[in-house]
Amino acid sequence: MNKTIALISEHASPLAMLGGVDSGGQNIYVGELARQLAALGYAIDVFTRRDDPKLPIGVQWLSNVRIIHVDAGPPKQLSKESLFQYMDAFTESMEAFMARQPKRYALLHANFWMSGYVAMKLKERLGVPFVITFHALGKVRLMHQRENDKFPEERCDVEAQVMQAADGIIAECPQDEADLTQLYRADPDKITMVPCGFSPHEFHPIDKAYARMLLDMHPTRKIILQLGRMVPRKGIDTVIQALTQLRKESIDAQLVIVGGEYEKPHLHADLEYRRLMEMATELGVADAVSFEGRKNREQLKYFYAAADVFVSTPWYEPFGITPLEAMACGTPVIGAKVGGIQYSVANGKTGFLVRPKDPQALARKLELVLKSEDLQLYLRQNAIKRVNECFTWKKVAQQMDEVYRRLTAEQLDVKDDDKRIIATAFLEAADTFRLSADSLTDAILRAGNMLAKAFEKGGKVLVCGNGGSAAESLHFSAELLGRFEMPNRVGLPVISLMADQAMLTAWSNDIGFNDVFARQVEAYGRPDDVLMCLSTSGNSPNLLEAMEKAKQLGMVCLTLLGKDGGQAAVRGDINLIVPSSSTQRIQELHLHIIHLLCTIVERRLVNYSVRRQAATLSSSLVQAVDLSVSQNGNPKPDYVKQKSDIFG
Ligand SMILES: O=C(CO)[C@@H](O)[C@H](O)[C@H](O)[C@H](O)COP(=O)(O)O
Ligand SMILES: [Zn+2]
Repeated sequence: MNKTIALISEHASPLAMLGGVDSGGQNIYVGELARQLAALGYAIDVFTRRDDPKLPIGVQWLSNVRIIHVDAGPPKQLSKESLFQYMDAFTESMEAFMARQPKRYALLHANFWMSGYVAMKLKERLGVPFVITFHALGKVRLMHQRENDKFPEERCDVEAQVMQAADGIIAECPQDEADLTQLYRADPDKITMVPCGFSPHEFHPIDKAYARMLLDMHPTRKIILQLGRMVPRKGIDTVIQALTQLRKESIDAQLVIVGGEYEKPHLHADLEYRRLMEMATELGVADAVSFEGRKNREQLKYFYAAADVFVSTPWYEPFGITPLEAMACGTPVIGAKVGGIQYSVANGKTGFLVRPKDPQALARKLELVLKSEDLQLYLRQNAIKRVNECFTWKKVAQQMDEVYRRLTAEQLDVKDDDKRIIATAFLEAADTFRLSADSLTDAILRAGNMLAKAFEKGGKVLVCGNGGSAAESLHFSAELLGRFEMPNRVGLPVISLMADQAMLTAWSNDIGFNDVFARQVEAYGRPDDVLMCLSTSGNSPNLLEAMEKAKQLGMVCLTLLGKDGGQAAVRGDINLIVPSSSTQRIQELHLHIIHLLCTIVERRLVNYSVRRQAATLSSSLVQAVDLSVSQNGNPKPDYVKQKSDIFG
C-alpha cells in the first residue's frame, strides 16, 4: 500500500510534553494514530508548527513516521489562541515542503480548525483531498465558556468553510456528530464516526496494592482519582464539592488530583491549582485532597490502577481520553453525561454518568461505587472488556484506514468515471460525424446550393433556434454577415431572429413566446428568402410557427434537426437531420454543418461572381436580360468585388 498521508496538527506535536494547558488529547491522538497507521503500511508525515528554533525540519520519529516542523510565526511557544494569524505562512511552508517530496500525498488529515484551514487552502492549490477531526468545535466551546474564549472571532466561520471543503469529517462520538450537523449544518454523508483510543501497552490492569505501594499511597483508604488538564471547564471543583457530601455520609475518601502546569504544584504560578486549593480549604476537605502535579505518561497507569474510582466531570468534553485509560486499567469511571464521555462510559456497566456541575449526583454515585466491592468488580470487568473491544488505537486506525481508502478510492473512481464519460463522448461524436458524412453529404450540398442561390437572387436568410441553437443561429449570421474564409467579400444578408433582445423580451412578455420568430418572419420575410431553423427536437413551437409563416410567404424552409426530426421535418423543404439522439452530439454536428454550409455558399458565390464578370465582359448588351436585377426588383449584389481579391 504505502500511501503517504499528511497529518496536520498545527499546535499539537506528538513530541510535545503532555499535561500542560495547550497540550493534551490531540497530541496523543495524532501520535498514536500516526503510529498505528504506519503499522498498517502507511507512510505518515506529521506537520506541526516549529515552536523552538532548535527543532530540525524533520524528525524520523518511528519507522514510517516523520515529524515535520513547519515555519509559521516566531519559533517559540505561543498559545494556540494566537496561532491563526500564522496559518497562511504555515500553508506556504507546508506546500514548499510537499513540493520537494518525491511522492505525492494521497490525503491530508487535519486536526483542529486551524489545520483544517491549512488543509482547505492546500486542497485549493494542489487538489489533494482532506479529512478533518475537529477535536473541539468553536460553537460548542462558546456555549460553555463564552467569556473565557480567546480564539479569534472568525473561528466558527472558518470551521463551517472547512466542513464545506472537506472530503470527509471525523466525528469522535454521537454528540460530536450531532454538533456538526445541527450547529454547523455539516453534510451528514461526509461524516464518519471514529472514536479516540488508548494503547493497551500503555494502559492495562495492574494490581491495586502493587500500584499503591509504588506510589506510596495508603493501602486501604478509598481513593478517588481525577486526572487531566487543570482548567476550570474540567469541573474539578464539582469533585471537591462532592467530597464534602461524602464526608457527611461518613465516607472517608481521598481525592487525588493529577495534572497541572508543573511537576510539583506551584501555588503562585498555577492559578487553577490555587483556586481549587482555596476551595478545598474553604469547604473543610483540604486534608482529603492531594495535588500530585503533572506526571509522566509512564506513571499514569499506576495512578489509574491505584484508584477505586476515576472521576471526570467536565462541563463539556469533545471526547475525553482519560476515562478510556482509566477503564483500560480496570478502574470504574463516574463521568459527566457530556460529549464523548456519555458514549465511552456505559452507564451502569463500566461506571456511571451524572449531570455536569452536580456535586450531589456525583456524591451519590461515588457512594454507591465506593461502598460495594462487588459492584466495583463488576464495573471493572466490563470496563476492561469494553475498551479493549471498541477503543484501542489499533481499532481507531483500522476505521480511519477505511475512511482513507474510501476517500482516496473515491477520488480515483470519480476521475475514472469522468475519463470514461469523456472517452465515450468522443467516440459518440466520432460516430455521429461518420454517420452524418454518410447520410447528410448530399443534403448539405443541396442546402448550400439553395442558400447560395437565394443570395444570388438578392434574397436573405432568417435564422432561428432556442438555447444552444439560438447561439448557433448567431454563429451562422456572424460567419456570413461577417467573415468566414473568404477575405474581401461583402456581407451576406443573414438575420438571426434571436438577436433583437428588446423585441424578444417584449413580445414574449406581453403576448407569448410561440410566435416571437413568426412575428419577425412576417416583418422581414420575402419570397426569395430562406428561413433556417435549428432544433434538436424539431418540436419547439416557436420554430414551427415561424415555418408556417414562412410557407405562407413563399419562402424556402431549411432545417437543422436531430433525433427523428420532429414536426419541423414535416414542414421543412430541406431537412438536415443529424443521426443521433443526443442533444449535445446533435448540436456539435449542427455547428459543423453550419461551417460546411458557409464553405459551400462562399464557393458558389465566387463561381457566380466569376461567371457574372465573364458574362458582363463578353456581351454586356445581351446580358442586359438582367443579371443585376432580381425578380422582386432588388439589385443583385456583386458578392466578390474583384476576382483578384479572391485568388490573390
Ligand atoms: O444547448 C442546450 C442543450 O445542449 C440547450 O440550451 C437547448 O438548446 C435548449 O434546451 C433548447 O430550448 C432546446 O430546444 P430544441 O433544440 O428542442 O429546439
Ligand atoms: Zn448545448
